[in-house]
Amino acid sequence: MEKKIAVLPGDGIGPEVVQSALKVLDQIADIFGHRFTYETGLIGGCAIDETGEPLPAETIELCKKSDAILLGAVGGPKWDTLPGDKRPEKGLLGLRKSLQLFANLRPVTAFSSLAEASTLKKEVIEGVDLMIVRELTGGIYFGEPRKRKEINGEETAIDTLVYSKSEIERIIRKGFELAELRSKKVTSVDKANVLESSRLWREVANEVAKDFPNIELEHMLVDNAAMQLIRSPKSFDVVVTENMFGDILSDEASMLTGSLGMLPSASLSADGPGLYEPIHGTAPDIAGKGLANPLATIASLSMMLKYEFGLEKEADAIQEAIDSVLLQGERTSDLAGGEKALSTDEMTEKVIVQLKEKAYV
Ligand SMILES: NC(=O)C1=CN([C@@H]2O[C@H](COP(=O)(O)OP(=O)(O)OC[C@H]3O[C@@H](n4cnc5c(N)ncnc54)[C@H](O)[C@@H]3O)[C@@H](O)[C@H]2O)C=CC1
Ligand SMILES: CC(C)CC(=O)C(=O)O
Ligand SMILES: [Mg+2]
Repeated sequence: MEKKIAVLPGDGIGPEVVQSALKVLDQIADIFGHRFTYETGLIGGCAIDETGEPLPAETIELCKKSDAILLGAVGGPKWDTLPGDKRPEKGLLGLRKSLQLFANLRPVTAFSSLAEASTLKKEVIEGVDLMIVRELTGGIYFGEPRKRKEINGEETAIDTLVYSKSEIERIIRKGFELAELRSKKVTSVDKANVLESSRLWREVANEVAKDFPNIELEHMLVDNAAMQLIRSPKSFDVVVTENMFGDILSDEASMLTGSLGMLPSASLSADGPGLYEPIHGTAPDIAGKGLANPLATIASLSMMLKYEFGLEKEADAIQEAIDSVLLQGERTSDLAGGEKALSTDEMTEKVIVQLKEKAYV
């Protein structure tokens, strides 16, 4: 198979983990006889530095003409004082919107070998296997108006939370479709006791559920969901929720696996190329030190191979290599490796060695 991948490393640890992932992808290409070509684009802070814009038009063009997109992360202290519209994060939000990447899949799978790396009890996290399905192109991250305004003589900030019925319907449907292939349970998370948008969300979820009679639908308020994710994470299968709730709950859920550096994601549209990225940010505290855990980005590639190219065997090979490396006790410092912690490059090399060792046919 021959595929063209747009590579957007971004800022901070973004370029470090993306470089790792591409080494792994090269190995997959070698083993399975594929050809993946890469073209790099600018997004985020590095794009601002070079072009003055967080999302240059060429980057959008590059993504549109590619078969898939691999992204690191954007942002950092250097750009934190810029106005909202000019910030690096606006680049990523703009890309999600312009490619209509409305469905963000964030799988949370506990590795038994990492039970000790989590701050939670082993018996609570062992066997966790859930999927957060986060709406990615609506909600308070995009609603208008968003501005500063003087009200009653006082500086006031306004953000707006908007959802249309069709936006809700397509993401809820995605959640149900994924649940069909999993344990047949959907937890729809909202704040319907307070927010009008959540009341519409709940109505639509009930409507869509009628098309999936074999799937259990439960509604949960987001504050309770935050607690239940820690109390009994195994009670969840598919969690479908709006943009900001999903953003927050997925960082929380990452600790079920032991580290934020473990969670991959796929952002999908109805037709065009999908975007694959770790859920973490640019980690300015460790950027440039070779300490970043590359596994979330490497696992995002596995999602790309599966969801974008239908290469199940290749996707599984990456997952198995990650499993094996962790079983061998290899750890980056975020996974409590202490003195024995591996660097980003060393961890990448371990994954590659595992891929080479298995005889895939
Ligand atoms: N998708 C994206 O591009 C995202 C970008 N950001 C941006 O990243 C910047 C930093 O944000 P933070 O709130 O600090 O979140 P962050 O996710 O960058 O880091 C949070 C903590 O997790 C650690 N961490 C994250 N990824 C890691 C990895 N792969 N290996 C080891 N440790 C890792 C960091 O060292 C830090 O202690 C901000 O500018 C933010 O806007 C944040 C989240 C997502
Ligand atoms: C725009 C991003 C910085 C938002 C975020 O934290 C995420 O997508 O996980
Ligand atoms: Mg986030």
